[in-house]
Amino acid sequence: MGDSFDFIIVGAGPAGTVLATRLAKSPAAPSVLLLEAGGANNDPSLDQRLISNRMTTASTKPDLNWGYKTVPQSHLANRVIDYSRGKGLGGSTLINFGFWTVPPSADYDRWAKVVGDDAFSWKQMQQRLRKLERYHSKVEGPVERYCYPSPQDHGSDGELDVEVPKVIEPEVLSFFAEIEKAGSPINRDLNSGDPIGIGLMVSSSHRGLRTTAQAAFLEHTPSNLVVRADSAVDRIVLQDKTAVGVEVDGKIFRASKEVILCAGALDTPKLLMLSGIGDKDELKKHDIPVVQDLPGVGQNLQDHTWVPWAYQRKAPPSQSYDAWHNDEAAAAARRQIEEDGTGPFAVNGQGYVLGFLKDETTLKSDEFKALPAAVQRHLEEPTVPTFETAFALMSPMPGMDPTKSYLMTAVLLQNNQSVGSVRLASSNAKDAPICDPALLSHPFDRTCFINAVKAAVSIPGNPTLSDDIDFPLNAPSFASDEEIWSFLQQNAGATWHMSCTVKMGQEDDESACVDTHFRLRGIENLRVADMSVTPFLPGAHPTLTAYLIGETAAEKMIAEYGLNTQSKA
Ligand SMILES: Cc1cc2nc3c(=O)[nH]c(=O)nc-3n(C[C@H](O)[C@H](O)[C@H](O)COP(=O)(O)OP(=O)(O)OC[C@H]3O[C@@H](n4cnc5c(N)ncnc54)[C@H](O)[C@@H]3O)c2cc1C
Repeated sequence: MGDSFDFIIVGAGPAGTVLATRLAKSPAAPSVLLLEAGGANNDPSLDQRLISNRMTTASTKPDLNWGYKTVPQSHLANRVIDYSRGKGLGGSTLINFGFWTVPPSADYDRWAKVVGDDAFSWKQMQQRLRKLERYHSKVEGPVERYCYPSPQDHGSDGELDVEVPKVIEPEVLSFFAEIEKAGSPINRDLNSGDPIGIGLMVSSSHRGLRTTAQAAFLEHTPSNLVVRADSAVDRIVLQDKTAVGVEVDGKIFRASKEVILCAGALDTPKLLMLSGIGDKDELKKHDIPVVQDLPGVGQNLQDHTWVPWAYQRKAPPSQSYDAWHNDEAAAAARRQIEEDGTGPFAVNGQGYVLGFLKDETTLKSDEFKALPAAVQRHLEEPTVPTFETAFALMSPMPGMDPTKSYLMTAVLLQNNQSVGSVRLASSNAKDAPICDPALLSHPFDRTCFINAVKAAVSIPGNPTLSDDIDFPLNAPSFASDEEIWSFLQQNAGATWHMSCTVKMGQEDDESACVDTHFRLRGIENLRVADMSVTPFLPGAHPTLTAYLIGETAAEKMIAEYGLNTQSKA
C-alpha cells in the first residue's frame, strides 16, 4: 500500500472508526488509511476506562483532550467555557460521560424530511443502531421495576457494548420509589425512540469499563486497514477541485478514490478552511487561497446547554463509596472489576435517574410562538422533550468532604435554537480554532431553560425535595425567574455536543455544505462524515448519532462503489 490508499479517513472518533472498519471489511476489501492526530492509547491502566470515572476522565487525562475553550460567552456573564474534545484512537469516546441515549424518533424523521432522504428516518436509523449495538439488557431484581428494555428495540450482536445497570446504589432505588409514589411518569426504556418520562440511564460500557470506539472497532483490524496514530492532518491535498490526498507534517498520503473527514465538529471545518474551502472573506483574512467558496463551513455550530448543581445529604455515603477515598478499598474494587466486572466501581455512578420531559409553559410562551412554524410543530411532537434532567449520587469532587454523601442534579436543554460558529485563529494548523457556540443567545433558549429548571425541581417525589437534603452546595432557591437566570449565567455550560458545522441539506439550502451522500459541495472525492453534518442537533447525547453517521456513510459508499462484491475495488 505504501503511501497510497483507496480511501483516507481523517479522525478516529466514533464516526471515523465505524466508517473505516466497514469499508475495509467490505467484500471488495479496498485499502483504507485511518489517520488520527492523538495517540494510540496503549496505557494499560484501568482508570482510563473505568466508567465510574465518567465525569472526571476529561479533566484527569489531559493527554486525551484537545483542551479547547470557547470565546467569552456574552449571555453567560462573559465566561470562557470548557470545550473539551477527545484526542487519540477512540476520539471523544475516550473522555465522554458514557450516557447512551437514543433521540426521539421524531428527530430522525425530521432529519430525513429536512434533507429529503429516508436514509435518515427513524426506521432506517434504528435498523442501523440494532446492527451496531450489543445491548446487555437482561435485568433482574429490583432494577427491573424502573428499567425493562424490550429486546426488539435493541441490537444484541453488534460491536458496541451498551449496559443496563444490573445493580445500582440502594439510595437510587429509593429515589425511584418516591418518584413513582408521587405519580411522576416512569419510562422503563428511555431508548425506544420515545424518551418521554423518567427512567434509568444506560451507559456505553460493560462490566464497569467504558466502551470506546477504539475498543469496539480497532482491536482486531483487517490487514487492508492501516491505522496511524500521532498523525495530525494539516490540510487536504487538492488538484483543482478534486481531493487527492492529505498532508501530515509535510508528508503526503494519496487517496485514489476519496478522502473522508471525520475529525469532529470543530476540527473538520478547521481542516476544510485550512485547505481553502469555506467562506471566501474568512479565508482571505488569513491569506488562504480560496479553492471553493462555501460560506456554511464552520457556521451553524449547535450544542446543548446544561447546568449542574449539588446538595449535601444527611445520610452517610453507601459503604461502596469507600473505594473513592480509601486506598485499600480502591485497590480491592479495581481487582474485582478485573476479575469479574462487578463491585463498587461497576455500581457507583451507574444509577442515574434521567427524565426527558415536555414543559407545557414553554410551549405556550411568546418565545415559542415566535419560532418558525416547522420548528413549533416539531417541538409539539409527542416524543420530543423540551428538557432533560438527571438526579444521581455523586462521588466527592476534589475539595469536598469524602465522608459525606452528595446528590447531583442537572438540567440539559433540548432543541436549542442558539447558533454559533467555528473560525480559524490563523492559517497555522497547530492553532486551536475559535469556538463560539453563542450559548443562550436565542430568547427561546433562555425562556425554555428557566422553565426547565423550575419544572425539574418540581418533579413530584424528586430527591431534591426529600428530608434527606442537608443543604445546597451551589443551588439557588429557585424563588424567581431573575434568580434562576442569574444562576444560569454564572453556572451553565456546554455539554460538548458540538455539531452542525458542515451541515447536510438540500440543493436550495444555501447554508448546507454536504449532500445526503456526505459529499462536499463543489469538491470531488471529498466527504465529511461526523457530527459536523447533522442539519440540527438531535435531542439526546450524540455519540450514537456519530456512530450512525459513520455507519450510514459506509452503507452509501459501499453501494456507490459496488464494494459488496470482491471484483470491483
Ligand atoms: C467531556 C465530554 C462529555 C461527553 N459526554 C457524552 C455522553 O455522555 N454521551 C454522549 O452520547 N456523548 C457525549 N459527548 C459527545 C460525544 O463524545 C461526541 O459527540 C462524539 O464523540 C462525536 O463523534 P465524532 O466522531 O464526530 O468526533 P470525535 O469523537 O471528536 O472524534 C474526532 C477525532 O478526530 C481526531 N482529529 C481531529 N483533528 C484531526 C486532524 N487534523 N488529523 C487527524 N485526526 C484529527 C480527534 O483527535 C478525534 O479522535 C461528550 C463529549 C465530551 C468531550
